Amino acid sequence: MPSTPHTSTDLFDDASSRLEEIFKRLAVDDDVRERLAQPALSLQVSVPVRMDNGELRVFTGWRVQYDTTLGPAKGGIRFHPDVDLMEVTTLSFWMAIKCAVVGLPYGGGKGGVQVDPKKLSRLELERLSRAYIRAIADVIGPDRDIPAPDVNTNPTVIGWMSDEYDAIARAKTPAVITGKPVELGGSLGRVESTGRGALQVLNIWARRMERKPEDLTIAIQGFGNAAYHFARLAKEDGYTIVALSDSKGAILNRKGLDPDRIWKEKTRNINLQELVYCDDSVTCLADEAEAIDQEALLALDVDVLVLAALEDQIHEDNVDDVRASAILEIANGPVTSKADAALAKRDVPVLPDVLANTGGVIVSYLEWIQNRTGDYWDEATVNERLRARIEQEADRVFALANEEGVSYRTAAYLQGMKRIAAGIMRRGHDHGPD
Ligand SMILES: NC(=O)C1=CN([C@@H]2O[C@H](COP(=O)(O)OP(=O)(O)OC[C@H]3O[C@@H](n4cnc5c(N)ncnc54)[C@H](O)[C@@H]3O)[C@@H](O)[C@H]2O)C=CC1
Ligand SMILES: O=C(O)CCC(=O)C(=O)O
Repeated sequence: MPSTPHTSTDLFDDASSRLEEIFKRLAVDDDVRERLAQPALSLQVSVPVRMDNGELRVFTGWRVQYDTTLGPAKGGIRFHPDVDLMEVTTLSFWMAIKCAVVGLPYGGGKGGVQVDPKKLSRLELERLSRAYIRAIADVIGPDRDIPAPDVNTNPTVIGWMSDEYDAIARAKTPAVITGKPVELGGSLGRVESTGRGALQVLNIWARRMERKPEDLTIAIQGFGNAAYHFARLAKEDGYTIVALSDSKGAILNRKGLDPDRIWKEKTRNINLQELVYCDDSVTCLADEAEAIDQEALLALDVDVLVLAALEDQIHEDNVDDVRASAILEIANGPVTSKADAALAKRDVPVLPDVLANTGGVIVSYLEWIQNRTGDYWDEATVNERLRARIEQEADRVFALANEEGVSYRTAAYLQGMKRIAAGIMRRGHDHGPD
């Protein structure tokens, strides 16, 4: 595993330090700084789960609503052994920025449970998912805080959570959570949306740079749900995916890998390197790909390095090794602010998380609208609405970056923070908690 030199407190400090430049450029009122200095609500809960062997285990979980000026809090739920309050807080802060960047009527929220879901049976995972929703039920709701998937929470998990909330509310309340299975009110296109949106941002950027997909090679860190759909669609558009990594290792083929074949094995819990060091039980890629180190993937000489795993992956200690000509952030916060500055010095553009990974939350918003109106759309309609919103907001960010002579990240933050700051000032001076 690559080293991650920061604690989650450093992660929050690093994330909020980026606001200083934005506040200065926008000359925001002190009220705005003060309001955004800490989350609006942080809830820690214990999540008791009866294990299959009869033992009771109590996990720790959180739900944080960072800011709800522009609407109810919105953001996913992460199941991961390393999640803690500061990580969830930072992720909820980024949600507030990203929803504002793409003009959604939402604030930012995030949730997490400190657990390794791979060590649970299916029934234990279901009990954990339901217990978590029971624990946070008082602070969520379709007009209050709307959770969604994140790392290790797929539509099945979200379906259990939705069902549990309905039992608590004694009413069908699909708009309380998004990313549901389609059969339970989920939107067509949600599963692919994060990857689809990220590819669209890359395509818009490539067009502006007058680069053709056929000429561009891509390496991807974190071959999970978001990355798979990105890779599949990018290959269809003509890009060459030369390398992939997961939490166990990485593989490389300079001529190009086939994301579909590889994903089929990944969904059977086969990790990437097992496809190269293989036996007869898997589709063997030994003749087509070589195993490489995960850190080596980050240092490959490719056109675009896609970061789709977790935060804090490119930092002070490894940024000088990066040889890609551009970086696309599908993960939240994969590049630290110091690494960002070093990349800017070398003119390596970063297509930032708060724009590049908004496809997921945009389609979550479309799901929420469908749940509230009862009018369900076909997949082409969902994809078209996603395309139109990303195009409009990404064009604005790219134009602002040119006008102001700033990085894409700074331009995106300016766009989002202008909207949040205007909302904070419009609310007046004397409001208590929402
Ligand atoms: N699911 C969604 O709708 C959205 C997800 N994101 C972000 O995208 C990222 C990925 O999310 P998902 O694809 O949903 O999660 P996922 O759990 O499906 O995929 C994560 C992948 O990263 C790999 N990974 C973990 N640590 C790694 C490491 N050190 N090196 C290489 N690979 C590593 C895992 O093995 C897994 O394949 C996360 O940062 C998430 O917050 C952002 C916006 C929306
Ligand atoms: O779909 C959503 O509401 C949020 C997804 C998410 O957690 C994210 O964008 O990081």
